[in-house]
Amino acid sequence: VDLSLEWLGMRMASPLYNASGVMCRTREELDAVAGSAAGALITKSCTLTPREGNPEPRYHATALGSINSMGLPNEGYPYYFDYAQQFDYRKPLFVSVSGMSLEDNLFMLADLRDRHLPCLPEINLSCPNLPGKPQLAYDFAATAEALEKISQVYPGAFGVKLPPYFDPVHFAQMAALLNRFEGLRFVTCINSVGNGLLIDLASETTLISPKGGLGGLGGDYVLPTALANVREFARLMPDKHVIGCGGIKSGAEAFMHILCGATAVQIGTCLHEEGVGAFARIQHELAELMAQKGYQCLADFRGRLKTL
Ligand SMILES: O=C(O)c1[nH]c(=O)[nH]c(=O)c1I
Repeated sequence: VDLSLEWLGMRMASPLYNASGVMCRTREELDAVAGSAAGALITKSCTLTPREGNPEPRYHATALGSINSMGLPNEGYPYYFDYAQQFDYRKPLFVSVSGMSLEDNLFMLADLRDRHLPCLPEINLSCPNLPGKPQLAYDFAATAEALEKISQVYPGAFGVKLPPYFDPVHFAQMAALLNRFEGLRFVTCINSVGNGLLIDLASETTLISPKGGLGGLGGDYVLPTALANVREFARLMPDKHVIGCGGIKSGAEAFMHILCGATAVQIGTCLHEEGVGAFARIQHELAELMAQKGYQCLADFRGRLKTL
């Protein structure tokens, strides 16, 4: 069974890598992912200047997944761009960019452009945890304006991290918008399902502190929504790649995301809870499943979901 893939001029030995935000804030964490069975790695979303993030507790895992309101804690963009400068590129590296404003995003992307590095930016349009700031990608006009300006500043291939959508009209509107930008070569679906609320029954208290306990959901909670977003955007944007993210904890969910059309897949909550050993385990399970089904490679089943 062959798990390798090539896309946008990059070769990956495995379709699995980390979701931005998990196991990627420090160079030690990034090196751990780089040294694991992961096929690629991506950095924590970065801002112009370092950020502490939201008050703790700001992450909590349950039997069904996770809730987080980290608040974009990161070391500031030079830290990650410097990491990308010294990286050996034995596997692809992506840098996640999530400026506090369009100007910040343009400033960081111009810096990245001028470094002429092999890494690709994944522009985060969907952080749900900045108090008072809505997720940009739920404002279609603002998203169009941002992508216009980004395309003017950044000539290379880039991708965007999208929030989940829940309505076919929105899938169609967003796909039509994104299809206008040739430099936009991939979308990562989905970011956490924003502003959920989990409660500790015994203490009758929220599980996390920020925003009265509201946070982005990951894990089993979001698999159906993630699969729907991957399938819809893969169908509506046949010339772009869709990276699947959301609810992957075994070979089965990785297989489902690829069946829906994902080129590669990102692991968030499961990686946070299990550690980098999750990559080898999930990869083995995926290979087993493919062998059982008689598939030799990912292209044998990618995007081949059947409907009734
Ligand atoms: O709270 C965060 O740092 C965070 N958390 C998420 O679940 N998604 C994001 O894009 C971000 I920037």
